[in-house]
Amino acid sequence: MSTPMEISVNNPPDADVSVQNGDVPHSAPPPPPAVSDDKVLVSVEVCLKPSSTARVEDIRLAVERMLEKRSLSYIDGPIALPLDDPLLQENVQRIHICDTDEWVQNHDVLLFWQVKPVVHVFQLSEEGPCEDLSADGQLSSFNEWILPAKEFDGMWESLIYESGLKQRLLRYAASALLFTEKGVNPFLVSWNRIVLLHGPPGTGKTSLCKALAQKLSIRFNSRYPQCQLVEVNAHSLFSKWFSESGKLVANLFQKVQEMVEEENNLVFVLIDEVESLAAARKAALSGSEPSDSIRVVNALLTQMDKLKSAPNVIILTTSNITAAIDIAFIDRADIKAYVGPPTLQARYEILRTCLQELIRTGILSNFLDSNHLMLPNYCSLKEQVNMPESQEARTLLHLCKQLLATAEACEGLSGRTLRKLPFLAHAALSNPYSCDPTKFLCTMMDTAKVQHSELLD
Ligand SMILES: Nc1ncnc2c1ncn2[C@@H]1O[C@H](COP(=O)(O)OP(=O)(O)OP(=O)(O)O)[C@@H](O)[C@H]1O
Repeated sequence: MSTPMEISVNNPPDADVSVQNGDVPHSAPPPPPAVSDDKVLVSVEVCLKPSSTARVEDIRLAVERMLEKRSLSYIDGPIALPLDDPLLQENVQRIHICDTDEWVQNHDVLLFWQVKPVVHVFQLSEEGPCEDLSADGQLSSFNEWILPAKEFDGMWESLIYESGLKQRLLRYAASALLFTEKGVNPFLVSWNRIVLLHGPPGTGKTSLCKALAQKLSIRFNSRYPQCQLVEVNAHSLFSKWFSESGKLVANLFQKVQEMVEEENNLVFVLIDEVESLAAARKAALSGSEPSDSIRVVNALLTQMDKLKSAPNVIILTTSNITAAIDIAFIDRADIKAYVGPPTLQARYEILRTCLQELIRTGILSNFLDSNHLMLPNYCSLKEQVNMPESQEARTLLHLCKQLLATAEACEGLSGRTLRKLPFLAHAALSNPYSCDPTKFLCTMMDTAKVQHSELLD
């Protein structure tokens, strides 16, 4: 058996994604590249408007032409649409540069001549989840989404981890799909398409699986024009109606099998909390659960094993148990990533993006030029601490220091709790209609302390 690729993550943040891309100043032209083969591949994602009926290929060529004409510095974030291009103006919702963070951190900035842009054009599905109701109309054993889905738009960017985790997951899945596409003989080189994310509750594992599926559906849409995500509700399979469970599993896998048979389909199967399968099996063996449950678990595992051999399936699993999970197919997961609680840097970044959103929507106002206010990210905050130039900069710095202190007070809270904190703080304000950011941050600190004490209880 091959050794799985272990990734341990403590969640410091990715690089800032909110920086606007700008033209390189003409006064300091960068030297031309010595060797053009050294170019860095950078993904450029182009989201079409829901109303667009343009051909993907036409848009791709138009965006490539646009990028050739511009002397961009490549930093993650949006690029303005060219006003003089009616095709793009009419059809494109937004253009985003993605995943430069790793490169940018090491090498400061990517200039246009160092980059070979890879343009991905996509349109979001607005269909929403298609739920499968079981016979009694109560339980659904799975949800199905057509990807890329509107519901998952922006999810990838909102998840903040140690720089590198998201990239490594993306690269792993991309390599697995490439090996499959090129027909690499699995007897000579072995790999599989099973991902296991494990770690404490609320660290974003489920969201990361969904966001990864969404990303891959965009990146691989020229090979797989159709893409689905099937989210298996493991709990519902172990309902008290065990007699129904066998049927639910059969029904589920028949549906997945049909999707997989279509070779232009890329199918993601997400099984949350896989440990519930192991627990059900154990309980059944010890006699404390109906023996039906063991049949259901075994049926599920057999089906998963069968499915694994299909080239166009990626199985995504999550678990809240960090210790080894006693399930055969999970043992074979090639990528096992530990997703831990957010570090100080990640906590600051999560709270900063929350605050920035409250400023954008006008809930926090009343200070500086809040319309254009950009709160510095963790790395640039460290640089700015020693040199606040103006009164305005000093006020901003004070605010960020307060934010940092709140992030420090949030040690031990999960990403899920952190994302809720600003809402809870707002609800606790004595006057929510006049929201002074300094006062707001004080309330947020108090709220964090309450959350913390609840955690200890
Ligand atoms: N590292 C993070 N960065 C940003 N947001 C996060 C992070 N971790 C968690 N969150 C927030 O918490 C929410 C809940 O996460 P999710 O349900 O995916 O976690 P989970 O690990 O699967 O939890 P559980 O095991 O309890 O189901 C996410 O939608 C996201 O808003």
